[in-house]
Amino acid sequence: MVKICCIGAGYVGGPTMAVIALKCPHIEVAVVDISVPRINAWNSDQLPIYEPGLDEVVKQCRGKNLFFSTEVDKHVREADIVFVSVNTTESAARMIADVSVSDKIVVEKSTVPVKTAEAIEKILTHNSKGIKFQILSNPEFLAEGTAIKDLFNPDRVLIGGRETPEGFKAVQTLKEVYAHWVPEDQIITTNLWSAELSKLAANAFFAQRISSVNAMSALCEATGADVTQVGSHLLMLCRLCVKPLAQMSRKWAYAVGTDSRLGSKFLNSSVEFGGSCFQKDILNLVYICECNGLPENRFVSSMFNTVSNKKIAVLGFAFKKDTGDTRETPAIDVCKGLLGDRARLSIYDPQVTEDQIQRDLSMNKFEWEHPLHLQPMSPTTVKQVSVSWDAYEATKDAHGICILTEWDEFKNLDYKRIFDNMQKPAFVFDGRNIMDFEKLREIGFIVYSIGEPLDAWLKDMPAVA
Ligand SMILES: NC(=O)c1ccc[n+]([C@@H]2O[C@H](COP(=O)([O-])OP(=O)(O)OC[C@H]3O[C@@H](n4cnc5c(N)ncnc54)[C@H](O)[C@@H]3O)[C@@H](O)[C@H]2O)c1
Ligand SMILES: O=c1ccn([C@@H]2O[C@H](COP(=O)(O)OP(=O)(O)O[C@H]3O[C@H](CO)[C@@H](O)[C@H](O)[C@H]3O)[C@@H](O)[C@H]2O)c(=O)[nH]1
Repeated sequence: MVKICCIGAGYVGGPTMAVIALKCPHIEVAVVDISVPRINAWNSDQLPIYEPGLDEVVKQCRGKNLFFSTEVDKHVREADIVFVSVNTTESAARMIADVSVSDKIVVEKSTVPVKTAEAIEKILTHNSKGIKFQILSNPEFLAEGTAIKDLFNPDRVLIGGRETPEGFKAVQTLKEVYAHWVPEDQIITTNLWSAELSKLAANAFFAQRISSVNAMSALCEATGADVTQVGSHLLMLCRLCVKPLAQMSRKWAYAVGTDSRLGSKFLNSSVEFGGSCFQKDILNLVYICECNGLPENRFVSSMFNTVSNKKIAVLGFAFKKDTGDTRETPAIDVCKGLLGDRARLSIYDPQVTEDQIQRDLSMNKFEWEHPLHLQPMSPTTVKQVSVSWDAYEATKDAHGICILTEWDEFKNLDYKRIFDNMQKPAFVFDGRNIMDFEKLREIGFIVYSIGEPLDAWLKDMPAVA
């Protein structure tokens, strides 16, 4: 029986190995971690991470061909293929070299700087005691919240290896694992560096697209651009003008998103882009942004004259829906900004615990990068935070609601009931653009929604103009 061991039982290691175990019943999969509580949770009914569909997959295989363990050395030693899915790749490589007594394929699953595989290879071969290691790069493209769906139906699986007979053989061995459920033409094989770089490049492209969308939303809010009158998104970029009245970001995002060049096309590199449009139009956009004096932090604090001692209900704390993960969540910055302005926060997220929220709001990470009002506050200020397990409780007596994660359940709350129990005027800041803002306005809310026309009430406020 082929044995796989995965070092790291986190958001990637856990779900990925559970799916491999499900799809390959003849392979024994051990997921190991140095964190005892994490492994205990994987072996319990309360898994350490929330992912739709994960419980079912784990239940089907755990104890049969899927095992979670803290016996790191033992499982690494016994494995034919070792996946590394931690943020500390180098120390994992040293450990593999230390404990191994037989040849192994070592698969770099983590997202790493390009040429990390080479570093791992050096560590392994210099400590190999005659054992042969083949290093593969197999970056993971799953997104949190849809991990199981992404793993069942990946757009592609990428495997990079050394271009030597042994390297090709190792690539083939890993390919055969995925081929149990992924069509062969979707398993792309490359050299090591291409695989590593492709992962970073993909994320850079996604991030760039979101940044563009975000910047465009700000511009739509400020200008009132009428995107419905524009035929295609390039035309829109050319003609975007300062007009009142609008139907904004949802429509233009759709217009842009349906351009097939944003899929697999339009990704050829060249010396530089040329022609008469791109540079001019981008400069045009920069100019319009500058003319409109778009504020850096256009969200939340600027909407009230003051939030001092006001209760703000924060709905959603995770970095996106369907996950409990809060790493780098924008909610941390928004909440710290509000706390810096002396607001009282009442936070509700269906999957994030009070402990996690308090930890996130008191940590010092990146403090040097933040403007003063976003810097970590004293413990007294963190006491200004309460965590509810119910959206109605969180919003009771609040002056405003900030929607910071796009959880589906937030769309279906009884907003009339919420409005009746809030202070007036009652504000909603929809940071995810998920709400029907017209309906909320009919109820009586003053609404700020990312990328949508400003509420008449907000237009005259100096901070936004
Ligand atoms: N989270 C995602 O959606 C995602 C998607 C694709 C790729 N990645 C990449 O995958 C890697 C892992 O990410 P993650 O989100 O699963 O991280 P994570 O923090 O959830 O999990 C890492 C786990 O590794 C364990 N660990 C660390 N050092 C160890 C060691 N020496 N031995 C045994 N266990 C050890 C930690 O205790 C932790 O449980 C990262 O490089 C990340 O960039 C993440
Ligand atoms: O149209 C969008 C899509 C995403 N986001 C935000 O972007 C962030 C990242 O979202 P997403 O990419 O869906 O989740 P991740 O789990 O971070 O997944 C990304 O990062 C992973 C780790 O590298 C990769 O494996 C995935 O392919 C890549 O999508 C989140 O804050 C989202 O709310 C937007 O604001 N607008």
